[in-house]
Amino acid sequence: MLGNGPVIYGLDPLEPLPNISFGEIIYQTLKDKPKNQPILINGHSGKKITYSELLEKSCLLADALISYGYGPNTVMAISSKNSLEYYYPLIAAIFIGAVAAPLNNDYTNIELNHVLNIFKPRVIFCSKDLVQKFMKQKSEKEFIEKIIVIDTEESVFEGESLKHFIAGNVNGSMKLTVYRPVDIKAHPAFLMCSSGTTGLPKAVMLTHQNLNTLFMQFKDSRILGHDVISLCLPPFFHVYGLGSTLIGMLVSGPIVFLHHFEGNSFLKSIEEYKVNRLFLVPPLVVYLTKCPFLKNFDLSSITEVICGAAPLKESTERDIKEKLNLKVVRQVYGLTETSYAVMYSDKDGKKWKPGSSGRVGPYIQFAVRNPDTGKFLGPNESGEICIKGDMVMKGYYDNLEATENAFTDNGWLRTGDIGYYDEEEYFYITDRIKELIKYKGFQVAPAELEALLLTHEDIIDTGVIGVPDERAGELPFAFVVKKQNSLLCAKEVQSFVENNLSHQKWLRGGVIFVDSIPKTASGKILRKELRILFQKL
Ligand SMILES: Nc1ncnc2c1ncn2[C@@H]1O[C@H](COP(=O)(O)OP(=O)(O)OP(=O)(O)O)[C@@H](O)[C@H]1O
Ligand SMILES: O=C(O)[C@H]1CSC(c2nc3ccc(O)cc3s2)=N1
Ligand SMILES: [Mg+2]
Repeated sequence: MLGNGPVIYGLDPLEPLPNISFGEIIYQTLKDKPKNQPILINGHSGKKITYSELLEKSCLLADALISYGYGPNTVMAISSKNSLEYYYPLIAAIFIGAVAAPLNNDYTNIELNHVLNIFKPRVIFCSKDLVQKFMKQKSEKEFIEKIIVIDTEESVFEGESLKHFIAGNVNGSMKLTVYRPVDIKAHPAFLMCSSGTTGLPKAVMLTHQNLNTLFMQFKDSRILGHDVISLCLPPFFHVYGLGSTLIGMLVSGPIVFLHHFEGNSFLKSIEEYKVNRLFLVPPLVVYLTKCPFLKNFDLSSITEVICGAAPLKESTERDIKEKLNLKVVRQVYGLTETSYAVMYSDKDGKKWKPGSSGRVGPYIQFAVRNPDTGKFLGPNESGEICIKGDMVMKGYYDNLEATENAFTDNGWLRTGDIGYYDEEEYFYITDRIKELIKYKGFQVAPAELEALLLTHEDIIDTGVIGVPDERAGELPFAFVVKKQNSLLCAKEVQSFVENNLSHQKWLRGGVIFVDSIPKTASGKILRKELRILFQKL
């Protein structure tokens, strides 16, 4: 049936959105916190900063930036692994109405060149290990005026230290007035890069209103509890890491962070800081379910595991829940284009639906749309997930064409993800539209095939793509990682699918055994790389 389904509204907001800038929200919130309470803790080194340090240093830096003539709309890039100093330049930029652009510290020169040419930052804040990389970029790009090093008191090559920069403020310390834009719905606060799973990263523009809304979602106690200690592994340059830490610090409580995954620091930090909430990605949840050392650590403080960025298998969800004796494992779903997660599984776990990424959050609307006819669909009908609301980006930075393509005529963001909702408005994300295999007239979801293959006892991992075929259009093809010493052959894998799924989903393209499946660190299968691998066969 092709219905004309409804718009699914998020929970009724408890409060209206504030009509001040995001900078004012940060300022007011930090000012009212207990001064000497630690707010950000480096889980590797144990070093900490307090609420008052965060506010004072950010204000001093904001003052200094103004004295050098930077202000509203100046783009400032920030690049460093997760660190205690990360938020000084970021908050300072927001305070003065400038635009903060966090950049992936692992970008190759090609990716860096691509995003720098889009953002054209005048100032770059970076960690000392990245100074030389940015000096090279500065020598090629006129728009870069200054490189400031955030994690040392000495200057490094041409990179001036943060301390030196602040001390050079010719006006002395002024009394900072936090910038309030005329239109918080229009004024950008952040330029964020999408993960680049499907191509080069996209430059997403997030406004003060977008961030204010995220703040209000975190404040809504139906969505997230307060006064908790959280541990965050996702990188601060991505919306997931940024939102979890920046908004988490303001609303939830202290954040322990790590800048790379290492089992011992991870488990030790949970025990030492009595962490209640973990912000994770699927590979880390899998690690916890399989880790033989869990019993050596006291992890009883954990009450909540939040997992986003990529699909979490139902079996993993069950395993971790059991292993850590949790009421709930919370899948969250969102995009860089929606500022953070916009859909959350229930907080109390009373209605735990494995495999679901939950219900729509406040201030947000969802619809499932037939991408061909544009019709909105009803419960249990699959289509493109479309999102509207106060957390949806204004557009891609300096790219009207891409922005127009991203929205429907009625202003709905087309996520490119396929999914459906059940009668109780719980959503299930099944795949990405671009990754669907077109076999004859049928659409085959690689994720469905992968989920089945993973149930085979000899298969450790797998990735499925469509390979070109003259007659059928595309044929499903599987890359398979098998258990060591397994005698599994391609034919057996094909028969396994044939015995379990309808004929259009059969692996007619073939099966090949590989050592590993290329993935992002968050667990997204890089099908663009599988396609390249296939071409080389
Ligand atoms: N809980 C989840 N379950 C399944 N998929 C998820 C979940 N959360 C996020 N995703 C996936 O992540 C995407 C958003 O990720 P992000 O904005 O970081 O970049 P990307 O879409 O992976 O990369 P790019 O747009 O640059 O190709 C979503 O569109 C969705 O495909
Ligand atoms: O790929 C993404 O969409 C983003 C969202 S969060 C994320 C990562 N999170 C972690 C956490 C630990 C780690 O070792 C690597 C990553 S990448 N990547
Ligand atoms: Mg995307």
